[in-house]
Amino acid sequence: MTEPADHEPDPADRVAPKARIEITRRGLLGLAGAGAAGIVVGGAAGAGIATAIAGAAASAADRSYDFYGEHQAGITTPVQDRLHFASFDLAEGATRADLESLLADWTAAAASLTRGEEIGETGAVGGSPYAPPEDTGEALGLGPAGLTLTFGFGPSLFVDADGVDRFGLASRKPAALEPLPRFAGDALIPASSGGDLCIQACSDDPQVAVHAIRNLSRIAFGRAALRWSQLGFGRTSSTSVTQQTPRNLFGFKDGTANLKAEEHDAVVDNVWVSADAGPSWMVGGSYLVARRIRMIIESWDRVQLNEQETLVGRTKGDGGPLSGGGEFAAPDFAALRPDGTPKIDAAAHVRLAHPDVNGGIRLLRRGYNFVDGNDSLGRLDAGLFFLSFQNDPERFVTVQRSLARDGLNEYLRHVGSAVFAIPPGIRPGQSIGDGLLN
Ligand SMILES: C=CC1=C(C)c2cc3[nH]c(cc4nc(cc5[nH]c(cc1n2)c(C)c5CCC(=O)O)C(CCC(=O)O)=C4C)c(C)c3C=C
Ligand SMILES: [Fe+2]
Repeated sequence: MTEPADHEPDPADRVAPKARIEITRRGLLGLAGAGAAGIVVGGAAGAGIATAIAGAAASAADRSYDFYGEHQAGITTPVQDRLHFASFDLAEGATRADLESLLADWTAAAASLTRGEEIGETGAVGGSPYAPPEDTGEALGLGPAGLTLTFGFGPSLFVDADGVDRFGLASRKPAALEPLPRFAGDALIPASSGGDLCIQACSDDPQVAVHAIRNLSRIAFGRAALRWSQLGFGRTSSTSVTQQTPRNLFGFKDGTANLKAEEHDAVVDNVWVSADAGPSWMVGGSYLVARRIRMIIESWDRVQLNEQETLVGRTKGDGGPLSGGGEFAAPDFAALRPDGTPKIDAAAHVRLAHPDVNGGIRLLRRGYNFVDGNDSLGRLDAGLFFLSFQNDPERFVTVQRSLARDGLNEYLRHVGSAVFAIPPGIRPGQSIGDGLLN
């Protein structure tokens, strides 16, 4: 794997693989002071043309990812800086027709939003002055900002908690889509767990991600309502070798050994549902596990540096394994200190999460830091909103069970949990629910 150099520019300032530079109508108005149709051009050439047209370099605000494709965007596309994740429940009494129309409406809106366009026929300010605008307007002028919208279906969409097949979908439920088992130490809050549907909105601009979820929730009115949602700032992983490794709220580099988009064969083996596994409507899709993990950072902050490093199994500075070498060196779990103890502790997080002790399993992690105010004891309600994509949720279960002995657990509390089937991508003219519903 290529090691990104320390001096490389921030990922937000460069064109990521598969990204395209899109100058929207609004963008052109802002840059050049003239109206024009949207221009979509690709890669480095696109950046050059944008510069020539507007006399300005294409910025991160102009970056967009195709909503359409073989796989949904927001999985292997380079992880953005900000998150708004939303879990929805269908309204009581909602019908299958409601579900179909909702997914069709969400698809149309998502295609516009990811292009940086306003939603609806008249957008934020083009409609009747006597009617509420179709688009809420807070993303006007912000561009697509790398927005991806990734849709998923929870187990309860197929069979609810009472065993009722509300939408005639029970026979379509993937065998792998079961609620996650209870893990040792779980302190789950039901109201922040589960859900019939999910939308993962990621962007390099927090207001763009929030605008997307706000407007998609608004579209759902009467058919589905928010069950819980989570904002995230600061990604805790990299999904491309072009990205620098970020840090989590324990202060450690996180995402070093993550599955990267460039590892094509490993992504095929670990992330996408294969034709053998099925069901057919899920081929090319994946499964998303979400865990809201509270980090007891006030206790962590009283732990001495060498103990913190022992618990993680990597150095806090450059993120190299305690067995030696730089950030991307392979950990040597057999390496011993002169006193005969392992250089990477038996309870170190990286040892217990490593593919060597988990049957070769690799997860594609895409989590975010969060701070949601404070609790009644004056402690920050902070942590890591863990998101991982894998071709079978059982893979997450295997790794999470291995982490039962993780020394970090003393400083962690899993308070939210959900699993969703992420269908494959679609082509223009299709709706995100087509494979499942037709
Ligand atoms: C069940 C899966 C995992 C959970 C839950 C999880 C929580 C969690 N992790 C950190 C911090 C780090 N994790 C690191 C590596 C790492 N973590 C997992 C899985 C889960 N982590 C995996 C599969 C790996 C990669 C292991 C490997 O192949 O070497 C690291 C090291 C840097 C890195 O490689 O990413 C850190 C640091 C926290 C703080 C946390 C819960 C809040
Ligand atoms: Fe981890």
